[in-house]
Amino acid sequence: MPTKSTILPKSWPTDLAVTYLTQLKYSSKITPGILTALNTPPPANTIINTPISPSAIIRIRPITLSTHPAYNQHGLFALRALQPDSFILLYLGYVHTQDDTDETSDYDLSMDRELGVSIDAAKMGNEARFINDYRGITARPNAEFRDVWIRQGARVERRIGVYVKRDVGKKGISKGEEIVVSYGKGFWNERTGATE
Ligand SMILES: C[S@@+](CC[C@H](N)C(=O)[O-])C[C@H]1O[C@@H](n2cnc3c(N)ncnc32)[C@H](O)[C@@H]1O
Repeated sequence: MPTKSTILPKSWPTDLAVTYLTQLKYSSKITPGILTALNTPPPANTIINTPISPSAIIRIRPITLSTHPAYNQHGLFALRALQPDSFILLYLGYVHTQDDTDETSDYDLSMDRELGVSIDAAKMGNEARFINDYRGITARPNAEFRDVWIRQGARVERRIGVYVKRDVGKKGISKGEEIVVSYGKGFWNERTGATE
């Protein structure tokens, strides 16, 4: 199955030279053993069909508001109202182990702490790499990362999905609203050099 799409999402910033992915790209250091452990679902799990890429429900937009903390960068916005608890899109990128970590990446999301596997979307990824942290933008995050499994023939494979938070309010995320998550205090502490 191809990992690279020739159809780019509208507003994909081509000047950044980031490869657009429609599937995860696994590092050669992800052994068959790690892959089996990663893709063994627990008894309670969420299985979804492979989502269509590019996604028709979100749009990458440049941040032009000078008071926005990610001014001059990009963010991800809802193209229509998104219901509470609903699936938005997958977080795609380069799946790697701790031996293979780019310490400078601001796009590296842990997939399995025990296995030491993360997804880095610094150089390749999908629209989800443009999701900003809520701090300085909204009072609370309206979305969150969750483990999810997708059908691959007779098997299932682990992914990280972005979901509308359950407690975001009855209306969910409104059309035009920025989709924001919490990166966690650890992300910001590392950036500022602070200790918890
Ligand atoms: C995963 S990227 C998010 C997308 C990024 N805005 C872009 O255009 O590529 C993470 C980076 O976005 C910026 N960012 C995200 N949320 C932020 C926030 N609440 N305040 C300041 N910077 C933020 C920081 O530069 C951070 O390192």
